[in-house]
Amino acid sequence: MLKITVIGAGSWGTALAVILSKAGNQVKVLSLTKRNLISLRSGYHPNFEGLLLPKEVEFTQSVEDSLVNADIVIFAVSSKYLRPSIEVVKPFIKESQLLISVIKGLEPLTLLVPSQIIQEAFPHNSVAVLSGPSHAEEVIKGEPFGMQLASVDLRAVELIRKAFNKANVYLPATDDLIGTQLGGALKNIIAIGYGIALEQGLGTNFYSMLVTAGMADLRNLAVAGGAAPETLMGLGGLGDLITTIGSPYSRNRKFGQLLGSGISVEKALQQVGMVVEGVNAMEGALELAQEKQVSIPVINFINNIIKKRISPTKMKGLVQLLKGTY
Ligand SMILES: NC(=O)C1=CN([C@@H]2O[C@H](COP(=O)(O)OP(=O)(O)OC[C@H]3O[C@@H](n4cnc5c(N)ncnc54)[C@H](O)[C@@H]3O)[C@@H](O)[C@H]2O)C=CC1
Ligand SMILES: O=C(CO)COP(=O)(O)O
Repeated sequence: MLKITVIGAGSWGTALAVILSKAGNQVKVLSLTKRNLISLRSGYHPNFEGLLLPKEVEFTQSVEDSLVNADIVIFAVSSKYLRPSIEVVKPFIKESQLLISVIKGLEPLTLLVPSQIIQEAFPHNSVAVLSGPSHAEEVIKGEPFGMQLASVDLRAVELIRKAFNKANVYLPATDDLIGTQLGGALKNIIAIGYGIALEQGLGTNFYSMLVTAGMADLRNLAVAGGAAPETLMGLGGLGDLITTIGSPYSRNRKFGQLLGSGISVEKALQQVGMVVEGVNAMEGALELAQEKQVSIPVINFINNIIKKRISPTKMKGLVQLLKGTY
């Protein structure tokens, strides 16, 4: 039995904690916000209505207590709060602990992905990544799924597979941490575009064109940022894009749909009520494209809609724009 601490009691941190606990591990969840611990401890999470959390998962706000005996520490906060969370936990992390990021983000200005930010803060720890098609709402119910496991440390790969051994999850491994995370961050932007198109009632032919051209942006940009092309065809890239555009649970797709219905960015974010990482990743994506001189017409188009330079009702104008890239 492994001792695992999940930092972040949002949807994803909680869902991972539940399946890891059911898989036979001792799991603690460290909540760094003013979440209602009493409610969580009685089994209720606001993002999982009608579901009772197993009492074996321990929710705490005590940083030291949560980390002191952990073999594995999973960072599951939203990308914006990674650095502040690191500052809080830093005094209590030991070099022997395996650190995992499940965060999908690309930091503006530094253009670092979450594992790089964690590795910088903890240079002597082994840092791994889990990313891929994994909506928390399905995972928490024990439905089967797969994630890309990225690490350069074979012992870490073994330990993570051991932790998840009794869970219903397939974990292929790669040493491409950058590609896995760029795939996860950029697919969210394409899913926003998909949501806008969906709300505009455009046909399946248009959706396929949008997603294929969006995937080309994702691939070109991620490869320029250091990804291996084959990573982007795996669970961390194409696989995650498929689930995010296809799922009614996707916050990015939902945000796009709200934007497509004419609601402002602020109101759409408010209505989604959970993190929309595609919005957070946009600045980093634009900066990376600028730095590497990569053409990303679909991502630019989606950005122009978010920034109100193009009306969502003009989504079909993407065809004309793509014709200009011949
Ligand atoms: N929900 C899902 O199905 C999946 C989410 N992810 C990724 O996991 C990450 C977290 O997403 P969710 O849990 O879904 O988001 P959420 O919106 O449900 O929760 C937000 C998370 O950020 C943390 N947070 C918010 N404010 C904070 C603050 N001031 N200080 C420290 N932490 C703070 C919360 O504790 C919570 O862990 C994101 O990067 C997301 O892309 C990855 C795979 C699946
Ligand atoms: O990354 C996810 C599933 O793999 C979650 O996507 P959303 O953040 O769009 O809900």
